[in-house]
Amino acid sequence: MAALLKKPLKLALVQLASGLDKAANLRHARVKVLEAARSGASLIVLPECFNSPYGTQYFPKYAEILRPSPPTEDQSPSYHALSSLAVEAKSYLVGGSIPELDCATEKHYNTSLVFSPTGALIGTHRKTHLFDIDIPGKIKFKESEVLSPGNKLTIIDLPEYGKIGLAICYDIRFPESAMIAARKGAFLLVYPGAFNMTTGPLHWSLQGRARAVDNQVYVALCSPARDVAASYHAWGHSFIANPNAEVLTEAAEKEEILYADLDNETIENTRKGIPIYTQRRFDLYPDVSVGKAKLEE
Ligand SMILES: O=C(O)CCC(=O)C(=O)O
Repeated sequence: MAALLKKPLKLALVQLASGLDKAANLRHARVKVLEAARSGASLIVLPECFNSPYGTQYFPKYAEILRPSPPTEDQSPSYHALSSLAVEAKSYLVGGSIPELDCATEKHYNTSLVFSPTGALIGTHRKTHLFDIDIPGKIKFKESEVLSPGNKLTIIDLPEYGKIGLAICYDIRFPESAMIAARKGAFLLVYPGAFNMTTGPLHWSLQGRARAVDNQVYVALCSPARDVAASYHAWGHSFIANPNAEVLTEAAEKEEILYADLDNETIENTRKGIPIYTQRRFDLYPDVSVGKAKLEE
């Protein structure tokens, strides 16, 4: 089998503390991303809604125009900040997510932008499954009041390393997209996400580790730090799991940078030991990665 991860990779997750001031959030993200780069990370991930507080009331106010690409500095300060930051850090940068306004349709999206070390935009993901839940007495949230869902799954090629699957937060609850990315050769699934104080303790780690054990790939979940003064309290607890679903590193609720060294041998050894990749019974059920999966828009 060809290596899924062509050479070892140091991954960093920045569990960032963000506030109401977008420009300050971007400046703070820069400081933290550069710190991760100085520690040797060549792929750095920011959280969901890293440049704003999380909440439907904030999406339109913080939304930026991203298409047609590249946007002007006025249309998207975050696009430009992330692009130059990737160059400065000399690393791949998954820009968590930001609220996006599509001018042509007047629809809003929750969108992740990924840049290469040359500052080129190499991928975007619009959250495909919107966070609409209602657990009486605990939490009610309806992203679809403001946001529209993206219409594609996202796999991004980092030429020196290999492919990563990218999805956002609630997307993780739909194992099909993870399985499609893994079966199409991703070595890592990345989820910027902001679970909450109800579903965080219940499902955050379970979902991340499940996607790792199902697919025998590395999985990274990157949350904002918890801000108890904000209207939405993020669970935090960013973590990186290995292909055997062991947690390599995990944050608490405060701002922190996590690191892990990823290598191809660990993926191969996991798959050799528990060979589910050769034991699947596609005579009994369909392979979700062939046929209709929509990867391009
Ligand atoms: O799935 C959950 O429980 C939380 C999801 C979420 O917070 C989000 O999609 O932003």
